Amino acid sequence: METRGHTAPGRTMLAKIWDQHVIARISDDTDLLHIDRHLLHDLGGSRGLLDLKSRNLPVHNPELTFATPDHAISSARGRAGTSKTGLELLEGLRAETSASGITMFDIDQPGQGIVHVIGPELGLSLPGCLIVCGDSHTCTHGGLGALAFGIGSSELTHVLATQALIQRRPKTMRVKFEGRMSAGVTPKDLILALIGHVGAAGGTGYAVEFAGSAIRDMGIEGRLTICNLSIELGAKMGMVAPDDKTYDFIRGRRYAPKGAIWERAVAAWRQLPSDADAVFGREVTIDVNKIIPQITWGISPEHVVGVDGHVPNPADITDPARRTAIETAIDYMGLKPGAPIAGTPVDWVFIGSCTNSRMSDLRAAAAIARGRKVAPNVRAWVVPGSETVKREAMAEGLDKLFTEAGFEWREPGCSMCLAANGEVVAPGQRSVSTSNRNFIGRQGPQARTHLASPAMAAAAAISGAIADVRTMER
Ligand SMILES: CC(C)[C@H](C(=O)O)[C@@H](O)C(=O)O
Ligand code: SF4
Repeated sequence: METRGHTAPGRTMLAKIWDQHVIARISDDTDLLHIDRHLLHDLGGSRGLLDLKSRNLPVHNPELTFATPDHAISSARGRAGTSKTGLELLEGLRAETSASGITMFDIDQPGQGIVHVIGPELGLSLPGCLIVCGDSHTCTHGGLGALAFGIGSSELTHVLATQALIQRRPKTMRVKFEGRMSAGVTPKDLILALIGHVGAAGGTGYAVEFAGSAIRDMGIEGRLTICNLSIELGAKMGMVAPDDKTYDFIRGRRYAPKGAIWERAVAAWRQLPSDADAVFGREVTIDVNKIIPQITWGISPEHVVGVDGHVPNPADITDPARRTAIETAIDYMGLKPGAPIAGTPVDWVFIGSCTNSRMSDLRAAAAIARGRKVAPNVRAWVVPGSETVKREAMAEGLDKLFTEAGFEWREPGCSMCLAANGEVVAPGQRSVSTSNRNFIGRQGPQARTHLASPAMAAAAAISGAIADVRTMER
């Protein structure tokens, strides 16, 4: 069916979703956009609501706003250990959401969890939806074909007051992952390999569309993992075209459209994928067949190697600025230049975060942990991404499997991903973490973080050192 004149260029998914949300054109590249969903977490949510209250303004669309505590609550049983600030933020979120008529998914309720885990889980995150949250990893929701991005605290208040936001239209970039993932390779390895290839600023200024055969073959949870790290390549937005897998994933979820509206929604969603002749500002193609399990060695997600790789040797680097940066990273991480990364002893393993705390992640880690024991020198935590993930995992017996192997099974939240409530890696200690940031001090002052997939993290916990998961698969 030809619906465009032959000279009109094809449109990207970004352009289609964007244009559907324009309330007013501000300038050539800047628009006022309508926000379909606003998600609030405990760190920014109550502050934004209090800010609004102090200005005597009501929440414009409480029915489009949803809240949950995740960042500031302890992951210990009964939430024991939540700091005074954490408790204040929690109380604030409860009081202010209730006063404004905003739905809040509270502790111990199905629906509570890391904000980027619960949106997809509840059917709040839908294709073609414009979703914002005061959190940089809001790009995660793009895995369902949503246009989703993080906003700052003043923007958050603005959205509460108006349900609209002024945004500059980003440039477009397409990353095609072509080929098949080999044994031991997961979506996390694909996105880490991409960041290693284009750098942590490779996507700056772009909205990235992830495409190619490996993305089409991938389940929705994997797509969410890939989109989650868009911000770690500098892109505020990451997205995957919705397809039948997307609709199967969404169908029947609590807030998903139902009945006749469901059919109409799917028909509309089928129009969203980029046209075959759409032109992107930047194109990158990654050969997935060549990717092996990845592990970061440094203090940026771009400091990444295959598990058979080595810590770089600054002596080999001619550019002085790069050499100094690499030296700083090696020094912080306490590694030897040129040493193989595998075999590096670890003290901590953290399986969790909005990157890798869904059922498929826990199952992948459990497949490695089953019948084995965490090494005596290692402390290992599993923190499910949400109350629903926790219950589902327990119904499958994963909590037992992990605890029998010597892992600690915790309550859902951000936990050690950002080191709140004393859930920290001690100074100088080394962790393998399934989260998305390995910045200096991210998991605690002087803590050393290696990012990897859940399977690689489980392999490190069992081995007591960074290990090649491919040697441990059964
Ligand atoms: C606390 C929040 C604002 C922050 C973010 O924006 O990403 C956090 O979630 C993180 O991962 O560092
Ligand atoms: S799990 Fe980590 S990255 Fe995700 S929202 Fe929480 S703190 Fe941020």
